[in-house]
Amino acid sequence: MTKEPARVTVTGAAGQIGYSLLFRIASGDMLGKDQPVILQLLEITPALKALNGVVMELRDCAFPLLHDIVVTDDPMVAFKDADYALLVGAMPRKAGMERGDLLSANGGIFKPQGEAINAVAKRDIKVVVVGNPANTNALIAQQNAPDIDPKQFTALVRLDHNRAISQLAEKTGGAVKDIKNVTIWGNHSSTQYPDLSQATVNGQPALDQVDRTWYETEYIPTVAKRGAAIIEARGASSAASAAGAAIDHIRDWALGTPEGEWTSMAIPSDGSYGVPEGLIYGFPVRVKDGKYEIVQGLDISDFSRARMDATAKELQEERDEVRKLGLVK
Ligand SMILES: NC(=O)c1ccc[n+]([C@@H]2O[C@H](COP(=O)([O-])OP(=O)(O)OC[C@H]3O[C@@H](n4cnc5c(N)ncnc54)[C@H](O)[C@@H]3O)[C@@H](O)[C@H]2O)c1
Ligand SMILES: O=C(O)C[C@H](O)C(=O)O
Repeated sequence: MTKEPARVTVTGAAGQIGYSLLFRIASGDMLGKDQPVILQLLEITPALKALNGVVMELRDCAFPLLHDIVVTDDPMVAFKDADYALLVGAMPRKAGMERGDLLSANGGIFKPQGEAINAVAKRDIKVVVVGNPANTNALIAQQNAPDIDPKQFTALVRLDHNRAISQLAEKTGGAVKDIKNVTIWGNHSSTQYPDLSQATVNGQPALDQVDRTWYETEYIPTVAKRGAAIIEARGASSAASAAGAAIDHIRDWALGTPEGEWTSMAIPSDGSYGVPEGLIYGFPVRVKDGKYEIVQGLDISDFSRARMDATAKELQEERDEVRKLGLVK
């Protein structure tokens, strides 16, 4: 029997991540090859012309799963009955901008989007925020959608997770598919903590296969600063890999993590591992039947503790800033 189409909202749809993301959603990479989709695309008014060009290309692909496309500059139309939302559109940092300026500019985007989700989206909508600063933007949207379960608002650390796997594969000569249980703790920023203490390569502990000094002084900063390295090399921030990670995030949330494995998602902290409650913080999670759960009972060394606390502190500072701006409680 043919499934009912899922409504997928994508904001910032005419941007560079959008250009990679939309085609993969429409081809079934995100929700499965048996799940029709309706794309509900939100842009600012001046970008609608460019977005219409992308829509022409989407139609030209003749994707069998692409049931319909809605193009709008009105969040109340874009989020109507949405089952999934990928919030990509955001104000990028410009020269001379302080973090506070960026948070304030993004508040102007994520507060009305949270309100629109609250007003018109499906009550069990799954939201992932990609636009930076992703964790705190997710907090702003969540806090402005009081009638939706706060757990439905998440942020993307999957790109960091994927980077952590590929850097380890390159170092050990292992295959990506043989690397399991890497964790990204905390913020999608350079304070994130890519943790290999539970990771395995071919079933053997990863940290037995690499030099500790390399792990601490090269691996962790390389993963944490990979976004900046890509901007430096490409002259633009990561796009195809960011879109791929957003697809991975929603796919695993919707369809489940593989048996015995976990992934990393930034989700509202319930206080697990001493992370202050309410912060949108990267955790190791397993997903079953569309619901994620934090992997519990992992040993946390002093080395890990210090890094987990540092990234939590940065998120608390960001939360304090947006509180001062009246964007969250
Ligand atoms: N979390 C991650 O892992 C990760 C990785 C890469 C990039 N990013 C972030 O993703 C965001 C998008 O990146 P990009 O390269 O696609 O940027 P981009 O500038 O190419 O595209 C952003 C689009 O958002 C649109 N937009 C702005 N305000 C909007 C609003 N209120 N409603 C709807 N659309 C709006 C713009 O018109 C633009 O088309 C940036 O904030 C970037 O820093 C996050
Ligand atoms: O846009 C950025 O600042 C970098 C991006 O978040 C990335 O991790 O590639």
